[in-house]
Amino acid sequence: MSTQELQQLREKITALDSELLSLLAQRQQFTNSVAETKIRNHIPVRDHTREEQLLIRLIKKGQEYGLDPHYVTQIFHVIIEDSVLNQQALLADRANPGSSLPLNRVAFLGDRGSYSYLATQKYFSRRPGELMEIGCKSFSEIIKKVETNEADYAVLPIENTSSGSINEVYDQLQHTSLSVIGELTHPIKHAMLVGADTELSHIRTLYAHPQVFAQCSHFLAELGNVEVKPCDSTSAAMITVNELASKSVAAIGSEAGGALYGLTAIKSNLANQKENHSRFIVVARNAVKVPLQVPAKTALVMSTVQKPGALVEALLVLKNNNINMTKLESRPITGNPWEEMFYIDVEGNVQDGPMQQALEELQATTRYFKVLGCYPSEEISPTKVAAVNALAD
Ligand SMILES: C=C(O[C@@H]1C=C(C(=O)O)C=C[C@H]1O)C(=O)O
Repeated sequence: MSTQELQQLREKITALDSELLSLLAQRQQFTNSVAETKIRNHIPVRDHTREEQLLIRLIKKGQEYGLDPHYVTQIFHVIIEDSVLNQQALLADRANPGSSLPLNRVAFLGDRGSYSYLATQKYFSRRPGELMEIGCKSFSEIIKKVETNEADYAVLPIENTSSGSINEVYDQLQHTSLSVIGELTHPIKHAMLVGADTELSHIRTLYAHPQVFAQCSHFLAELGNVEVKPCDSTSAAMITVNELASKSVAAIGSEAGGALYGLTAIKSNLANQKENHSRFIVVARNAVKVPLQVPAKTALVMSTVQKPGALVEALLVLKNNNINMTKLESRPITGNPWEEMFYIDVEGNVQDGPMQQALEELQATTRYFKVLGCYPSEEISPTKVAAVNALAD
């Protein structure tokens, strides 16, 4: 093939890709209009039957074009997830008139390039208003910014699939009057990031956040003769490596973040667990109302009385009201040795009957009890198409 032919083919691909984008944007407009009709007619956002029918039709159509059913399914799962999240954001916005701001001042850990920065960008990209980023050095500083009205929202990492709960954030929640108003999960893809002309074998010092070192411990053990230096955040590690401009240093962080500082990835997938995701919560001074058409989660915190079976009793309240618990975490109570504060996430909306019943009962059975917030669930489970494997054969 001549270079001219290659050039022509690439031009055709470029044109098709632009067309694909324009079609995706049109689809997004239609699905947003669907959300408007759902608001007017009180219809739930999610419709698994519609999704299944749509996927089956597309898989069949794709096969006529010679496209693999799994490939088609994967692409449309991403498209549908995006459309559901956009619709949920729209419904949540309408349910809280006057709450959307022309400027969202958002406090997060680190600077441009940190995972919290990427999560902040992602969450607010679906919401109206401009974004003002307020990078902070600690979780307590982040919380304080919102409490003192220097920021409107805080984005805080709360748990990670490989290193578990982020205790410091739970401890901050114990003392704040802020409410949880949202959540999101973001893939954490650790890469070794370096400046120009750096080779893996020449690296002597690695900069990263301590959580990141914990998540990449297997890789670091194999790496051997390299000094690890903890930083306040992933972005601080990137800034340090950029400033040092030495061929013997590297940072660990996301490729997208590193690119903001002119760093490139020389090794990817460094985390112990390949499926590495962080869950973030979004907090604000005022609680939000979640429309009943959107799946909701509620975050609770409580301490039980000191008697045998007190925690079981509290959990039975959830069971008896048919409420599913998605997370249970315990943290020591500062100043009260050997006493624990329990953080519980449940599926459900505080406006729902069974949930209100459960909250009332919990209030009565516990020593301390507080609703930290009710927020739209952003866990969008992909609709399974039973026929996909059969169709693939
Ligand atoms: C767009 C809709 O909302 C959701 C998103 C869908 C999509 O992106 O195709 C399909 C069904 C719903 O779960 C709809 O109900 O039609």
